[in-house]
Amino acid sequence: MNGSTPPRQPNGTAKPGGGTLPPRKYWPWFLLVVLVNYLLVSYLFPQPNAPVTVPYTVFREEAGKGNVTAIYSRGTTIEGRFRAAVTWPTQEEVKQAGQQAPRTALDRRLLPPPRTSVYFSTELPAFFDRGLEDFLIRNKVEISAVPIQQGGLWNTLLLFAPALLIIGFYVWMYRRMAGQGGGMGGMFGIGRSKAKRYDTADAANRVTFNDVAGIDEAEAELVEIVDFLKAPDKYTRLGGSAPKGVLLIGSPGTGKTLLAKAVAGEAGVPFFSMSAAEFVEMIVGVGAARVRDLFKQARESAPAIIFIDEIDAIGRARGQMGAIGGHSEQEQTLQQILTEMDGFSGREGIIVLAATNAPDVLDRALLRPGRFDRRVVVNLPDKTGRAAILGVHVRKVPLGPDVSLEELAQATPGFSGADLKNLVNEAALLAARRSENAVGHKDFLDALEKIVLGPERPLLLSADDRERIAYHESGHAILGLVVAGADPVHRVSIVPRGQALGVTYQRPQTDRYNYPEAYLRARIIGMLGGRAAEEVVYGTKTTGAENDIEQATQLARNMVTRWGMSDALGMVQLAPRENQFLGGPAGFGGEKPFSEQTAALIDAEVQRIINDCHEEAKRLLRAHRAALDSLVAALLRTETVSEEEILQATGLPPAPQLEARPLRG
Ligand SMILES: Nc1ncnc2c1ncn2[C@@H]1O[C@H](COP(=O)(O)OP(=O)(O)OP(=O)(O)O)[C@@H](O)[C@H]1O
Ligand SMILES: [Zn+2]
Repeated sequence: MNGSTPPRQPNGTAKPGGGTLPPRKYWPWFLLVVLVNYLLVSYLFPQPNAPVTVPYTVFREEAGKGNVTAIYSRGTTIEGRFRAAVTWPTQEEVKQAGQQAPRTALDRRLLPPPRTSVYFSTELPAFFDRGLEDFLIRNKVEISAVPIQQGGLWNTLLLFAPALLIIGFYVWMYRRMAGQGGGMGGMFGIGRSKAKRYDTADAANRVTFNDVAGIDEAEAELVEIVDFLKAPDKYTRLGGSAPKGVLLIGSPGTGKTLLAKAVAGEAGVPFFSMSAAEFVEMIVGVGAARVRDLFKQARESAPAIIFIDEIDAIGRARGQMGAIGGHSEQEQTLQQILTEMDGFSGREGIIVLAATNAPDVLDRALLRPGRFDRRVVVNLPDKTGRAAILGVHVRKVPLGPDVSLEELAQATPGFSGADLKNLVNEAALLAARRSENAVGHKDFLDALEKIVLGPERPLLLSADDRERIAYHESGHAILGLVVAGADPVHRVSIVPRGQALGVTYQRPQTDRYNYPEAYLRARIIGMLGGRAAEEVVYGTKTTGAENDIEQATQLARNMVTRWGMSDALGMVQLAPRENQFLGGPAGFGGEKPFSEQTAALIDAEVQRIINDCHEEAKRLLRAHRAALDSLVAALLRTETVSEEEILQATGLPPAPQLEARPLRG
């Protein structure tokens, strides 16, 4: 295990937009209740006036007897009324059918259960009965132009009334249980937006730019929006049109929601927030209705901010949306947003802020002028930014005198604002558990370790296993000292944590934005150092290197396919770039844009890099065997060793950093 890059933590903080029940999961229950009720009621109260379906011959026979008073025909179906109620099938017929002993199940099903009614319906035979009209007139059958009333509306209502009553009762019960304003907003509030409204007037939940740190560029771009909301006339006086939509683009947890709230807070206008995922419902049209309602609410309290989180959930380019359900629903919802945004003039003082971390999948229509034509990128904070964000979050936390926010900022490359908030929280909890009066530096370091590496895990290990793990981790650590350009080693531990049996914690001295090839090789060599040490010392292999192998392979593959670092393949893009805001490959979408030979060459080059680094790792560890052994001894003694202890135990200086020097000659 080699912990050189802290993995990004999922945003662990509660989203300001969240908190309502997802109504979607109630729909199947709702439908089930309606269905059960319907069946129950129609069984308990059979409709007295439901028509009996009779064969055409029976109908003619009855008409001949003068028992038919009126008919109404629709297509090949005739509906009508008998003078005296008729039962069909008759008892003789049922008996006959029984005697004939049905040969198949199908035969038996031909006869429906007997019914009696004055209303009937029948099907005209495919061959046209020419004399029918004359025949009916002769038998004084009234041929009606309108459907024969069968108790009509009342009948239907009678059938549904008990069901409605029962449903009404359920709703009432549900509302009582859910309490005020809770739950699904009532069965009848489906089309209403469940936007959360924050009134920025009361100081308690007012967020200002004071609460936002470390993302100054994004903040600066939004100052203008605040100005506009404060005094719209100033901008529109000369006929200029105000901004309508701003798209906030950035990785999860970078503070997009926070920024939007701060804009509202600074301007002192209400803030309506909704997650795009909440717009999308099973039933087509509901999303659009919610959008309409959201904009209506905002318009009523303009000037106001509307914030739509995760807009990519509905704003995906049309045609790109999955074929599975919800397709046209998304389209309609998106269309409604566009319509609403086109509808308001910009004078009304409503500004729509939307957040996304996948800007490249958005529908073009969203980005056209007059819609989300402004884009503000919210980057992960740099070291200074991280220190500032920590500063915001420690405001209410009593700090020990030894805490250095600078140092913590340095130790947390890749952390988002939300991650940093989480770090402060974890440290405070830890200090409280340790019954301290202030949060000290050690609390922060331990919290960081827990976040990055997972909590400690009690595990009973044999002495042999412990020694092997110590050699594995020391292998990583020694190479972190002797390979030029390797990240400094801060801590080595053989306390099992999370998935790992041991940990070597390395981290770069500064934030890196551009990686030299030599640095990448140094990292691969370090990653392979665990296995290399086991081989050098024991001559055998274990499964303990799985994670290392995975990381090293990934890095080597990127060198070959994305960064043009293989002479055999040259500067050809052979893998897509990562989604900048989410990490992970964006995908070429199916077909690989290269041949089988190239694929084979890529594999060969990746193998070459790994094998070279592996050999180098083994060579270096053999050369520094004494240092390796003494670090292992120190580890077995104390389980965790700090940077100074490592340098002391090994007698080695920290690895020289890579310098950029022009080539000579
Ligand atoms: N730049 C920052 N300054 C101060 N606090 C921050 C910053 N960025 C994030 N935070 C903290 O993290 C919390 C979560 O951030 P927020 O929800 O705004 O991120 P987001 O970018 O909207 O995330 P997501 O994409 O997951 O919705 C905020 O409430 C805030 O406390
Ligand atoms: Zn390892």
